[in-house]
Amino acid sequence: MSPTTLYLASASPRRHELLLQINVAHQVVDIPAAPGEDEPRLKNESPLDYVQRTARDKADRAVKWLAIQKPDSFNLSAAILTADTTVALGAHILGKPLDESDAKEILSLLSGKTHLVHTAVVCARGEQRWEALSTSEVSFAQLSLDDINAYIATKEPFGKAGAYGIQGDAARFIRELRGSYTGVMGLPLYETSQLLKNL
Ligand SMILES: Cc1cn([C@H]2C[C@H](O)[C@@H](COP(=O)(O)OP(=O)(O)OP(=O)(O)O)O2)c(=O)[nH]c1=O
Repeated sequence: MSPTTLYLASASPRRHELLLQINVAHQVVDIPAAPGEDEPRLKNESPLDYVQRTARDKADRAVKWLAIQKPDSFNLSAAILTADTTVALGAHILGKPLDESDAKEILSLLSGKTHLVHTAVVCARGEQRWEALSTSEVSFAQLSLDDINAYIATKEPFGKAGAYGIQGDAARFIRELRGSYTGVMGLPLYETSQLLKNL
């Protein structure tokens, strides 16, 4: 069997499915979470700076982690792919909902408005980094309280930035998308394949 040449350092099942969609051979690795708050935002950091820094931090962590693994369990010269997806309403970042009331608040904020979804992708090999960025504009229809409650009851908002998944039931809320569908879902396939081509 040929050794793995690409690791996907991500807990997101969507990213794995998307890479499979374009037939990119890879192995998913589970990097232990950083201690403390999950992906904290720095003071005055814009959503764009935040998403890029977070994707880079994930890559740095993954490279460090791979370097301390047993050489016979991992191919230490393989590349590592990481990504971060951030939903931004103006200067506000709408992260993953903490609970149902948080999901309700986030979805009420998105209702009837247009927001941006940024996904930053980083490919790392040792000290080298290759980066890509995808930004999409998503316009939500006006949502009723019943729409929001019914959507939360599906449990789909949890574990997703902005408390929705374009690939699921929330598709019915999306009036217009300008940009990359796969970017909103967590891994922009056009940009990612260009990045991998340059490796
Ligand atoms: C907006 C949107 C986000 N998402 C998901 C993609 C990401 O999994 C998640 C954003 O969180 P991320 O922090 O980007 O990723 P993650 O924590 O799930 O995984 P990892 O850091 O280990 O790679 O939101 C969708 O699945 N559909 C959508 O429409």
